[in-house]
Amino acid sequence: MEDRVAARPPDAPLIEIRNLAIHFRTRQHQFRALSGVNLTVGRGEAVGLVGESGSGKSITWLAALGLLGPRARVSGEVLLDGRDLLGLDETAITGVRGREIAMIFQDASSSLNPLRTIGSQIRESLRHHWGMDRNTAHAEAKRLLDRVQIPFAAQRLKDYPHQLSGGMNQRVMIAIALAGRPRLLVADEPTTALDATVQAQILDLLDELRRDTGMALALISHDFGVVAENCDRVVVLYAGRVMENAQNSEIFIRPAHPYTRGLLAAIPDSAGERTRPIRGSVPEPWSPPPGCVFEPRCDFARPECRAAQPPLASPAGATAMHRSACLRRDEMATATARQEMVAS
Ligand SMILES: Nc1ncnc2c1ncn2[C@@H]1O[C@H](COP(=O)(O)OP(=O)(O)OP(=O)(O)O)[C@@H](O)[C@H]1O
Repeated sequence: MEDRVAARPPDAPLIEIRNLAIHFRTRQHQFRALSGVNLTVGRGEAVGLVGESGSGKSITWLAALGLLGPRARVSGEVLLDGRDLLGLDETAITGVRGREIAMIFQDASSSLNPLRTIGSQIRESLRHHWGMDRNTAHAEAKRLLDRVQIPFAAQRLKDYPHQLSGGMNQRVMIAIALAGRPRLLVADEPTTALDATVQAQILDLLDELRRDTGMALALISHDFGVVAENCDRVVVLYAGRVMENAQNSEIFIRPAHPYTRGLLAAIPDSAGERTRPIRGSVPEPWSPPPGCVFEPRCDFARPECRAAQPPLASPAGATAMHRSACLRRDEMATATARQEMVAS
């Protein structure tokens, strides 16, 4: 294994998800929640996963960490420096969680234990990952709270979660995540529960930490605006499939999928209003439409879109890394975001 890692080129991605598929079996339904998802995250890179609720953003990364539970059947590969995480036993994947890949969630207050001080929760993480003694862990916990810009860190270590604001608790969760010195931080809607000013501060903090530590960031959001401001690359997910994948700069100028255009048009304006929501709703995963999954909601659909799900391919004139799963990708990419294409 060491040899394999050493032989990897320095620009090889840190993590490479290949052909990931997830099936769930519930009492009522058996369904495929994710199909053929490919995505990579480079060392120190920030990659955004964006899509409406239920599109499969969270399960993509939960599957990578073996956190989906027994009702899920996962196939494909999740290669971390060439090592497939999906093949690891429970002991081995436990060693990856936190130490290689850490994950933070939307609701920090419910992720923290209300009965224990934040100091003891950070120290526990440090002891778990590094076996630190109490004094060393205490000093490191204070350093981590400083690192996430919590003022008066020494005093705050003695506080319980309910004594801190939502934004401060999210900073504590980030400190706990940093305790493992992960190479990738997955942030699942980390600011959705926070007001706009605090949201911007937390996103700035994540960006600063990424730049300072070289840690990569996988940012999950339903809000294109959040991903656009904080990521190098964007993967657009809809109904468990990748619709578009491109550099951030390119996807804004040349969105090549109607769903991406819809998400861009739905970015809240400065007054916090959603300007133009996408019509219709996400299909139930157990009854996907035939053909392109977005076809029933698409203003640009043609009869041939009902035949099969289009594969991801580069639109004409785009960089090779830019891929769209739309039959009209070439037309889409040449009409700029502001110029509307004539529907159908
Ligand atoms: N444990 C589970 N059992 C059954 N179905 C599940 C389970 N977890 C997720 N799903 C289903 O998988 C699909 C994708 O869920 P996922 O949570 O990844 O969506 P998401 O894009 O992250 O949206 P949200 O922002 O609402 O979490 C949804 O249809 C969801 O209902």
